[in-house]
Amino acid sequence: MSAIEVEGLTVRLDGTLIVDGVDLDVAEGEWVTVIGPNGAGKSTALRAIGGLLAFGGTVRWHGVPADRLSRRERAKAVATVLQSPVVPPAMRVFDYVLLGRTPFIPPLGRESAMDLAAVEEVLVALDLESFAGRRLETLSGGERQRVFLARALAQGAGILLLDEPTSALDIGHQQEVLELVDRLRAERGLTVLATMHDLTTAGEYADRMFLLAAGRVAASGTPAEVLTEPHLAEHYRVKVRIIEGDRGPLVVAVRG
Ligand SMILES: Nc1ncnc2c1ncn2[C@@H]1O[C@H](COP(=O)(O)OP(=O)(O)OP(=O)(O)O)[C@@H](O)[C@H]1O
Repeated sequence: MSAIEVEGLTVRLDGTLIVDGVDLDVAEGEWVTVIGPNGAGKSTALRAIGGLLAFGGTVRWHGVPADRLSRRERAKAVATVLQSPVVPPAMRVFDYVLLGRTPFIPPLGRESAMDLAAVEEVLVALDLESFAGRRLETLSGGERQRVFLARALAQGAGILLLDEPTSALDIGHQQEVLELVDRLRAERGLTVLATMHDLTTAGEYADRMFLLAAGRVAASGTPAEVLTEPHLAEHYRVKVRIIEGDRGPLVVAVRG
């Protein structure tokens, strides 16, 4: 069964058509990555799929149309990590990650020992324990990006939507974060839909990819099928060389 089914997704922002009839599906436990040049509509499509933007077409999570679920049901089904989330001022890392547990806390109730344990667990997994008491605005960009992911993981949803989850991370933390998500996928059957710019890394982790260009799907398939010299030349206007790597195609931009 598909965890995510998207049919004819259309998004207009201030009257401009940004996402133009996208069909996409992600199987339970699958990792799908959307790539595409700047402005292609990747973030917009992801936000619509996450139920954070008004859209035309159909989005189903585990077979249920997204707009039929209550806020609480949505939060239990899907966790989204945006590129630049709005952060409450002066909030400490622990409390911010605890916000991920909001759907599990009864109205007017308090967090349980299980909620606190879930927060502790992700802080350890993401190498963030020593930051627990720090205010978010005092963290570096990469540290903050890991905190945003921590909040989404603490939410414990089965579907994880990640918009450029590693753009601010150094190469070590990049691998650490992606390996953690991949491990959770293997252990908990997490379904991942991500957008990424680093094409080699995108291809290493994705089962399938969608190449978006001007709001439409220009190519889809396995990383080897999507990451081809003609596709990248046409849509990124760049000359690349594709080298066969152990874990997928290595994409190298070449001059001229
Ligand atoms: N309110 C708006 N009105 C008109 N156009 C908008 C509006 N908001 C965003 N856009 C445009 O929508 C397009 C798609 O933006 P989006 O952020 O989805 O692209 P993206 O593929 O994620 O790009 P990037 O790789 O640069 O993050 C961009 O050209 C952007 O300028």
